Order: sequence, then structure tokens, then C-alpha cells
Amino acid sequence: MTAQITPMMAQYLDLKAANPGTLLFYRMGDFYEMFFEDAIAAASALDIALTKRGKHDGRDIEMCGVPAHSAESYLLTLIRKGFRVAVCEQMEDPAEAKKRGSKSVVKRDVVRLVTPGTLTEDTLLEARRHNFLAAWTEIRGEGALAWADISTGEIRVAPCPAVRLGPELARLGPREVLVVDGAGAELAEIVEDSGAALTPIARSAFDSSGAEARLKALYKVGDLAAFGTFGRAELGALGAVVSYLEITQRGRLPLLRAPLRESGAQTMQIDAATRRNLELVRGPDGRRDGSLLATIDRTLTAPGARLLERRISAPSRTVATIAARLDAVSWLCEDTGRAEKLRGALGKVPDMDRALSRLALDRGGPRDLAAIRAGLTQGEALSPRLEDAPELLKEQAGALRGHGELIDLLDAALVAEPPLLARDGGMIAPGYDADLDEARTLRDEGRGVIAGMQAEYAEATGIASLKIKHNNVLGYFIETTAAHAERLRAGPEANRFIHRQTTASAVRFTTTELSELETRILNAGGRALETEKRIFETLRKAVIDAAPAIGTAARALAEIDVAAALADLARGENWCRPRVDDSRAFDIADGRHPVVERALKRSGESFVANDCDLTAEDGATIRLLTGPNMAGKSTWLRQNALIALLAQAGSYVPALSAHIGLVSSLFSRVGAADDLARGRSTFMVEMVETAAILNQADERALVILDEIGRGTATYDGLSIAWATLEHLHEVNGCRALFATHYHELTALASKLPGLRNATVAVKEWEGEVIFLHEVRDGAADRSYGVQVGRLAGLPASVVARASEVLERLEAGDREAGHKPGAMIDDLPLFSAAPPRPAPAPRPEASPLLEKIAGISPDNLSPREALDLVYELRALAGPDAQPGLDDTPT
Ligand SMILES: Nc1ncnc2c1ncn2[C@@H]1O[C@H](COP(=O)(O)OP(=O)(O)OP(=O)(O)O)[C@@H](O)[C@H]1O
Repeated sequence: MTAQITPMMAQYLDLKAANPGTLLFYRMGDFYEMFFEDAIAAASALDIALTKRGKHDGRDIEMCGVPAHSAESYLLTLIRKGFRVAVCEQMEDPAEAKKRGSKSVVKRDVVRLVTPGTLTEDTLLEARRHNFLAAWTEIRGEGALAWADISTGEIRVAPCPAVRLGPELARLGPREVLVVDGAGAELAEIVEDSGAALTPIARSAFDSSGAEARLKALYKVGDLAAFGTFGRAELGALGAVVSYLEITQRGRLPLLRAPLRESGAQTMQIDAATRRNLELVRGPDGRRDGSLLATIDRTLTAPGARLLERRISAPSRTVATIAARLDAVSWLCEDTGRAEKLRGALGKVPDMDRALSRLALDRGGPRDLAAIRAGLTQGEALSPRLEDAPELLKEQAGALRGHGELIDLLDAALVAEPPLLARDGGMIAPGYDADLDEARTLRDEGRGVIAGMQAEYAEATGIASLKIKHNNVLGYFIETTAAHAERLRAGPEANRFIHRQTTASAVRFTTTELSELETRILNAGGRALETEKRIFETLRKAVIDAAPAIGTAARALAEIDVAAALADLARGENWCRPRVDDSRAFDIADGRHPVVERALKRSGESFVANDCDLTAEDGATIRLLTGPNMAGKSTWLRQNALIALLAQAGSYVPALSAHIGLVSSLFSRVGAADDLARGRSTFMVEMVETAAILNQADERALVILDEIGRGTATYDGLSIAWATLEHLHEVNGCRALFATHYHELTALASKLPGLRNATVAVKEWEGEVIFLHEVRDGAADRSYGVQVGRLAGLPASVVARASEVLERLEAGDREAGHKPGAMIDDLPLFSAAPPRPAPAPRPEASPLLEKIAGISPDNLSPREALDLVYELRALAGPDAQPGLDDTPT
């Protein structure tokens, strides 16, 4: 027999059906409960107990719950694990429901969908990072990407053809991306590769005419022209963001600023692989630590940190903008006192953007108002310090003035340290509202009067232990022990005391006086709280009305914070102001890699600074870098890319001097062996990425290629590296740095006028290699792979043998017409190796022998010989410990 569905379960199922694809947090009293599959999934994701509650359709109903007061931390875990949560609240007091009959269910409704891209709570957000929700669409072959951070109100849109989607997502790092329901797997893969959650939504949400109407209604304008001209796809993408916010926030829209249209032409183009490779905002393990951003970030405010991340992610391509930013940093560098004072004030500036957004969504509390007050106050205070600052800072100072009225209002109305929630009152300052003061006095005096009344009753009755107490059932009552109770019942005061209750240890009474006083106190308390809430609401409205000006002030403070932080960094680390212009210069003297330098400093070592000159009037300039393993080739390549990027982001750079002609796009690739395998062949990835560079880099691009071609057989790799280099030189005509172990390539320098060889110097001393980390003109003659192998602890026998093989190979290379077979004959197996203590395997069964028999020495370059050494080492087995082989016999 089918069990009957309870009215509550029917309500639950309705709500569940109306919010597909979400986990339903169903409010029951002090808990959010989950049922059925939701309960099973949530219990396992949150590691909480799964229980049962009755039956439905003959099966147990699984259930789990989380306390409402600590729901945020559970929400965070669920969102991080990829869930979307529908938060369902009780929409009336349970007492109301009871009035409709004992069986009636409390009204409930979903008030909000919590998704990765729509978070606003401080506990759910990373303070120093944006939390973007993005939407991408293509209408009639025209693609566009829109993105918004509802925690700060920012919303932007940019044209974005499908091929640019990956790079754009890599730049912005959104948490959630909206696409048309049913969009192909390819799109899903691009989004998932970026680490964002993919949310397909109905095609109608992207409809451009619907979007236009939605945006006009949102901004209350008759025409969107005031914000710029948007293409159909751009409107569609913006509309989808707004429509999704309407759905998730249940009609309560966040405070969105006017949409800004970005065009790729204003910023340096950097694709996803380059960002990863240069570790711009994420370190090697995907976290912020170890990244360029983490190394240089000295901002003092969360909005400043977010702005710095945006700058590093999208350096400018406009000389004037860069110069203005650098002027600001220079001005702050010139006078330490001035910068320190500014930073002193900035340290007290809270996150006004996020406070404002919470207030607008009605999720804000008194502390958010206090944050606005503190931010605006600090802003007003520091603005006079910027009077003779360069233009950019002066502009910001302007945005910080004129908030006096709102500051005064908040100052007068709010206590110094308001509580978190408006619910319990206590946030409005005494003296601000006469009504509130009166109600408070009555409420507080009432308590005093109760104390007086207790004293009076104690004296009148002669019962010193008599108490006036309070509980939720009886309200105020007079309590005495059973022994004394008779005196109240029968004594001279008997008419005054009315018996209410007898408990095991006490007897409780009331008096007419006491109940009247109680009513007065209760009313006054309630009235005070109501008044406080009303005032809070007025203050909230006043803040919302001033939102555009507050937003501008918040941005101004972020801008000042970034400039002051970069100045602090420049002074502290001894960086220089770069010269950035429209030329094709690229001349860096004594450049350093900021992240490697910091790491070396920690272990007490110093970084060797190196020059890099890629200046050319026209055509390509390429430096081909050869040098030993571990010499510092990759470091040098990357430091030059980072210096260009920092300069165009408006920062000083780690160098003695730097002159950089604008870089329009930056590409950086590493040969496959260093890259993470992501389901595809690493060599394939390397080739796809190299193809992208060769197809895209123009004469303003800066290209960094590190050991391209090494992921395949030597001659294939060498040929690809060779052809790539020629293409960069002849077709792309860009500035490029190219590191390789294929020494054969250095010969190209005599053929290609724009190509120059460089090498990282090492010293050899008693057979050991010493790394000098100095980049010099010229080509390396060898890779010192064998020596590096020795440093790494290869068994002495393998090192000796590898040296021998290498020597023969090099000699073989020099002898034209050399036959591989002859060389194997010349090289008796391991003749140089000391006898091994363990019995040697029988020659015919030895994998080592087989391996060596398969070698074609003529086809081996020094690099491949090194690889071979590694293979031989692996074949030698794990027991070939250096200690054993080192034992002289
Ligand atoms: N300019 C420098 N000054 C001091 N130390 C340096 C410098 N450059 C590199 N190093 C040190 O040398 C190490 C190796 O550098 P890097 O990875 O750049 O070498 P590489 O030549 O690219 O090596 P491989 O060819 O094996 O990939 C770095 O981790 C760093 O500790």
C-alpha cells in the first residue's frame, strides 16, 4: 500500500520540482533539512550523519540537516564541491500556520539559489579575488562574453569569438560560466578547462531583444546608448547574466554598475597556456602562493588586491595609460613619508564594494554600514594628501571628496562598533533619535524599577530571599520558597499577591503592579527594537541612494592602494621605472626574476642579474639561448617576459633599466616534457600550442619558447625547432627568446640576420660544473648533461659510462660517413665501470645489452645521448645505489 503523503512532504516535493538541478535546503525551525537523494549526496559531501524520517512510497525517507546559524560554512563546502543550493525559508511564523488548523503547513519558499558565481557573503568569498559569473554566446557568427561580480557590482562585456573564449576565461578566472542549453561538448570542455562551473541555461535568456528590454528596465533608461554601442551577441550575453541573477536572487537584483564594454585592443593579449607557464596569478600548484601576483602584492585593501590581479592579468597596451600609472608610482616612490602616511590610512579602509553589494541585496548588517562609514571617512582624510599628486591620483582624490553628509549621518546614527546583525538592535547611537532614546530609557529603567520592586516586596513581607524573575512562559513573576509562601498567601499582604504556579522547590506569584510594569517594559523594548530597525532601513536607503558615488570612491581607494603598494615594492626591492613607448625597443639591463629572486633570498643566495637586448627597428629579433641544464635558461626567458608584463601593468620592474616598446601579445611555451599531461599526448599539446603562436604572433608580439621540439625523437624535434625558428624570423617578425638543447640550431645565426646566439656561462673545475647564471653572447658548446647527472646522484659507473659514450658520439659526429655498428664495436660494454658487487645478469638476458645493441649512434645528438643515459640508469635497476658503485675495489 502506498503511504499517504503528508502535507509537508507534498510541499517539499513541489519546491524540489520547481528547482531542478539543485540541492534543496528546506528550513524547519532552526535547521535546514535535506531529504531523499539530496540527503544522501549532502551527508557524504559534508560528512554529516544520514538519518531517516518516516516513509514515502513505501521506502524510508533519508534525511540530514545542518543548523541554520552555521549554514554558511556548509554552503561553502557544497559550492566548492560543485553543488548548487536552493535555500528555502519559512515565510511565516509557525504560529500563523497553526491558526489555520493543526494540520496546516508553514508557508515556505525558495528565496535564493546559491551558485559559485552568485556569492555575496564574506565567509563564502575570497576577499582578495573577484568572484565572476560569466556568460558566453554567439549570435550570427559574432561571439561575446559578459561577466559580473555581484559582490562588487561590476559588469563588463567584450566581443569574444569562440577561439578567444579559452584565453578570456583564463584571464578572468570566473567561478561559473553560463552557456546556451545544449551547446556542444567542445564549449563545455573549454569552460571546464578553465576551472569554472558550467551552467547551461535556456536559449531564451540569451535572446538579444529580450536582453535589451531587461537591461533598460534594470538601469531604468529608455536607451542603452548612454553605456555604449553593444552588438547583438554582447546584449545577449549581458542579458543572460542579468536574467540568471534574477533567477538566483529571486527577483532581488544586486546593485549592478553601468555595463562597461571592453575591447581586446586595449590590453596585452595573453593566452591560457602563457598565463599558466608564467605563473602570473596562480603558482605551480594552482594556488596563489608562488605566483608573480603573490610575490608582488603589497596592497593593504581587498579591493586593491583585486585591482592588482586585474592589472597583472590584463596589462595595458596604451602608452598614455601606462605612463599615467607609472607617474603615480614614481610620485609615491619619491617621498617615503608621503607614501607611508597614505598607506597608514589605507590600512583602515574596509571592503566598501562588498558591503555595498550586501546592503543592496538586503543581506547586509550594521557592520556593512560601518564599513561604508570607515571607508568614506578614511577617503576624505587622505584626499588632501594628493593635492599635488600626478593626474591619476588627483582624479582619485576628487572621487573621495563630497561624502561629508553621508559620513555625518552614519557617524551620528551608528554606534562605534555595531553588532553583526540588525536583528537584535544595539547599533543605533544614543542621542540620534529622541523616540528611540525614550523607549530605551523606559526599557532600561523598567529593569531598575523591577529591582526596586523586589527590594520593596522583600521588606514588606520580611522575606529577604524573595526574587522577581522572568521566563518565557510566565513573564515576570515573584518567587519564594515553599516555606515562605504561606506568608504571602495568608499574611497582611495576601490581597496583593496572586498565586501563579507551584513548582517542586518554589512558589510563584504576581501582582497587578508587576504585570503593568511588565507590559510597559515589553512595549518599550519592542518599540526600541522596531525604531532601530526602521532607522537602519533609512540608513541603508541613504547608502544605496549614494551607491554610485560610494562605488567611485571605492575604486579610487583601490587605485591609490595599488599605486602605493607598487611604490612600496619598487623601493623595497630596488626596482626601476621602465620606459614604455611605441618603439620596437626591448632593452633590459640587469634584469631579475622576481619570484626566483625571492626564493633564493630565503635560502640566503643571491640572484645573478642579466641583460636582454631584443631591440630592432623592424623585422624579427630573436635570441637563441643554449646552455647547460640547470644553468638558468628558463629563468632568464621568463624574467624578460615578466618584466615586459609588469611594465605594461604600470609597475616598476626588477632591473637596473628597462626600455620596452609596447608588446601587444605575449606567448610563452615550454617543451612537452615539462607540461602536465591533460588527457592528450603532451607532444600533441606542445605542437598545438606552437601552431597557435606561429599563426597569431605579429611584429608586436613577444614570444618565449623553451625547448620546443624536445617531446619527440631528436631529429624530428630538431627539425621542428629549426622550422619554427625560421618561421618566427621570416613570417612572424616578432621579438622572441628561444632556449634549446639542439646546439645545431646555433648555426642558423649566420643565416638569419635577426637571430643572435646567447649562452649561460658555466665554469668547469676539476670535472665539476659550476653554474654562473650569466647570460653572454655566443653559443654553448655542450650541455653538461652528464655532469648534471652526476650532481643528481647517478651511479658513478653510469656517469663514467655516459661520459665515454658521449665522447665517442661526439667524435662520431665529427667523422663524416661514420657507421653506427662500428661505434658499438668500438665501445665494449661498460668497460669503464668498476665491477659491481652483485652478480651481473647473464649477458644474453640483459636488458641493458639489448638496449645498447639497439642504439644507432649516428642518429644520436648529445641531448639524446643524455636521455639514453637516463634510460640506461633506469634499466640498471633500483639497487644500483651510488654508494655501492663508489666503493673502490
Ligand atoms: N640568474 C640566476 N641567478 C641565480 N640563480 C639562478 C639564476 N637563474 C637560475 N638560477 C637557479 O638555477 C635553477 C635552474 O634554473 P632554470 O630552471 O632556469 O635552468 P634551465 O637552464 O632552464 O634548466 P633546464 O635546461 O634543465 O630546464 C633555478 O631554480 C635557480 O635556483
